[in-house]
Amino acid sequence: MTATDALPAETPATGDSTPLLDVRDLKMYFPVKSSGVIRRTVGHVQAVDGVNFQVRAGESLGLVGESGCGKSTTGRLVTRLEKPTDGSVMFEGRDISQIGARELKPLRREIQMIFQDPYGSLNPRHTVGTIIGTPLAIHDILPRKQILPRVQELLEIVGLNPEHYNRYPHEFSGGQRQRIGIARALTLQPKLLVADEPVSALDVSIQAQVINLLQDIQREFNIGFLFIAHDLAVVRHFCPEIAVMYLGKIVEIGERDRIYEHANHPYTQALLSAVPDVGQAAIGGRRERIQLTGDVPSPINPPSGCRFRTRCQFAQEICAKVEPPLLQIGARHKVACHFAGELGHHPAEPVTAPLLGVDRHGDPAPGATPEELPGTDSSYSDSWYDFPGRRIVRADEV
Ligand SMILES: Nc1ncnc2c1ncn2[C@@H]1O[C@H](COP(=O)(O)OP(=O)(O)OP(=O)(O)O)[C@@H](O)[C@H]1O
Repeated sequence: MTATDALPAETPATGDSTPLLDVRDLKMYFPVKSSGVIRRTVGHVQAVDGVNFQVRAGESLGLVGESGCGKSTTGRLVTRLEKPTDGSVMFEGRDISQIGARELKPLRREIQMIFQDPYGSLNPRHTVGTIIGTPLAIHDILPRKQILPRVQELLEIVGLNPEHYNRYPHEFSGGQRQRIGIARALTLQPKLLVADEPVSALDVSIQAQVINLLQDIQREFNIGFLFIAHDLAVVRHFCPEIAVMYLGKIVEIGERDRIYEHANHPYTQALLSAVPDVGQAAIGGRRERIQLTGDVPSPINPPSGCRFRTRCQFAQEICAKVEPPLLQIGARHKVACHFAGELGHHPAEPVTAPLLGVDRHGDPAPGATPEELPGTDSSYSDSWYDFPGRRIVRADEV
């Protein structure tokens, strides 16, 4: 057992306090319609397909994956810009996944979103003062004459000149516009911020400044963050916990050190190999970049079994037949792979087969019964699998 398996005191493994956000088995299937006059539903884009995670107050989870894997949709479901097909979004213990517009209005104060494109998300015809101040008026939070001082205070918090409240978005640089977007998101003092690629559109030199600003804000106001990014470099310094998504599913989730130094999923390993400043030890001492072959398959007709198998160098028969469960393999680390293992140490036999009651080919094993698997919901269990010994370790034994 490595030191990183030990439970940090401030992050309980089990839910002994209600998480700010608890996402359970979340699904979003967009209908695909036929062309012609009578537009029938001919299939579904499985954009998000059974996603589980939690965000605690003041903490941040990084959600990472290639374009089209369902990150933005997940963010839009959490903020309820979209209504999920199935599953629940528990915010402070209450399921908000299906509530209507009236109940959503007060919730808009608590959950805010920062978008990738700071220009597209700001109305060019409104002054910065109006953009930042309007939510205060809509939600009737402050008397009219207190709105301007509050707008100026927010501009100062995000590092802009408070006297520039009557300027228009086009008068600011890209980085400054993103600061305006952040000020607008802070206006209502949210408890949760969903930041969807907040720095991807910015110059590299500006990205660090905006990330530092978000980090300062998070600490100062104790805001929970769901930070969406397409690569592992951006979330590295911001998020103590990282989830890696592939084709609508989380394939690996865990504490930052577990993901960067002990990644067990071949997809995470491939993403990590593309991060320039990850130490060689973190990717098993290998220098070369792991090239992913082939394209991301269509989410309308995803591969059977493991969705990553069509691009995975370790895939075997079982991977096409049986979907690997997101199995807990450390105090705060889960992975969904039949051949889970650190780079260079992937097992020859599927580690999941005995747990799932199947043989090495993925066919039902005579007389075997599938095990009840700990930690397959949104929280971490106090017991997990310590491969390759397949021994369940309890937190109090560590
Ligand atoms: N409104 C919609 N109707 C139909 N399909 C959609 C809709 N929104 C998203 N999709 C599809 O769902 C899948 C996931 O999209 P999503 O934008 O969530 O991925 P992403 O990982 O955020 O990608 P990107 O980084 O490019 O935004 C994609 O195949 C996308 O085409």
